[in-house]
Amino acid sequence: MEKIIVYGGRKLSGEVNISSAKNAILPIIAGSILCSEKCIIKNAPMLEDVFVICEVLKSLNSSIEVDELENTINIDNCNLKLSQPSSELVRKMRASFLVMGPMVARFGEFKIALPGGCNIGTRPIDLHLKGLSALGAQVSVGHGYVEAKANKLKGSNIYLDFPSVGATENLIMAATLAEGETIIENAAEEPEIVDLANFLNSMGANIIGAGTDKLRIIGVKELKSTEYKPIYDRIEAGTFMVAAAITRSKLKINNVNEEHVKPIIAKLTEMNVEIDLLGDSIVVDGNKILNPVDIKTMPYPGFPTDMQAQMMALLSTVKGTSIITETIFENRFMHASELKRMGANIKLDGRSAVIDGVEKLTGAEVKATDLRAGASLILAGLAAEGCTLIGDIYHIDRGYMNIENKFKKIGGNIIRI
Ligand SMILES: CC(=O)N[C@H]1[C@@H](OP(=O)(O)OP(=O)(O)OC[C@H]2O[C@@H](n3ccc(=O)[nH]c3=O)[C@H](O)[C@@H]2O)O[C@H](CO)[C@@H](O)[C@@H]1O
Ligand SMILES: C=C(OP(=O)(O)O)C(=O)O
Repeated sequence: MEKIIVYGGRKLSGEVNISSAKNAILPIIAGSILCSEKCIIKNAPMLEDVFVICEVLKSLNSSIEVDELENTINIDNCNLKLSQPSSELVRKMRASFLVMGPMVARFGEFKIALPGGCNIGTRPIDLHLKGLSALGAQVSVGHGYVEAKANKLKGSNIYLDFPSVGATENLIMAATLAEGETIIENAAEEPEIVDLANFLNSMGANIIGAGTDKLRIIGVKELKSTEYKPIYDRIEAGTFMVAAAITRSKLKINNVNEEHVKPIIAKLTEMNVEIDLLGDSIVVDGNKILNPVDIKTMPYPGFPTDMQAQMMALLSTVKGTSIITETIFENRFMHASELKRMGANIKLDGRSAVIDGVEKLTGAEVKATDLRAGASLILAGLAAEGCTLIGDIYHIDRGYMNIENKFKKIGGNIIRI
């Protein structure tokens, strides 16, 4: 089993380039199912999750070539077949379930293993299923599988009880080839939803309103081939912004869309981190006396839950008391006990974490309990005195491309063993 070792206590400096977004490319690859022609995805991040979704499509007879040197994925779904991806593969990643909407839209039926929960929460799929039923599918769940059948999906009005990112994506894709018009209200507004809509529209879909809470999708008969470059990863950008702050260093972070990281900029600025915007780059200077802050995670444009763990690591190093409230996932504080091994002073009370900043963190042997928890431990390790040994780093590889090399280039003493 690979591990990451971080020797902490060094300042970082220089520039880092952000990759394309995991959470954008996964639904985009699933969305390619709607098209029987070729799709080329440029600047694709080479991540474990990307390889898994490609395997899911291959198991449906998609012809996919991943060019790791050129960061390009060539997808040809002209011979796609109605088949069932192995449950082992599907369970590896929540986002596998995103193939459900496009498969039903294209083949009129599909059966797939339940994606299962994961350690940040139970993560049900009821909103995806209610939406598919509203589009005319007969949905049944049993013995660990979900099956949806519809001769032809029909446009409908859908109101989501919660602006779920995945449900919004699945339903956009299902509605794209449905007959007539679909309205999705209380839709998720995340930048990755806009990117999926732009990708599908580039193939001839008719999706209006992405990025707002009301989407209008006018079904089309078929989609044409496209070449597409997904948006940059706002969570990877946020992680490096926090890296500058936690090591009290100055970093230039390239490939950042300011609009997408506004809630992170707002919180770091409130903490007294200095942030300068330079077009597609952002300069973050954390070499200041930082203030504690309170954070509440919310759907976009609120503060992203995917940045909560990294902020907890940072706040652990800031004198005073900060409170983090996690409103999206009911079990997303597992990094707290790992950070505590490094000397952090964190008390959990239901959905809130009270963090009292300590003078210094110290290196320890810890485990990545999920993807962003793993990132928070690398950040804490960079700031800590001594050596931090991080296990279960496969979680980190799901969503960060070349993480140790990116940190090495900016002066981080971090190795993979
Ligand atoms: C691949 C991807 O893009 N993952 C992101 C996506 O996950 P994902 O799409 O799974 O997140 P959702 O927005 O769907 O989930 C948010 C909340 O809604 C609940 N829920 C969701 C669907 C449903 O049918 N029923 C239900 O109750 C979930 O349990 C959770 O408590 O958005 C999350 C919230 O921004 C991010 O943390 C994930 O990084
Ligand atoms: C929770 C995350 O991803 P996923 O939804 O794929 O588990 C994440 O990217 O932080």
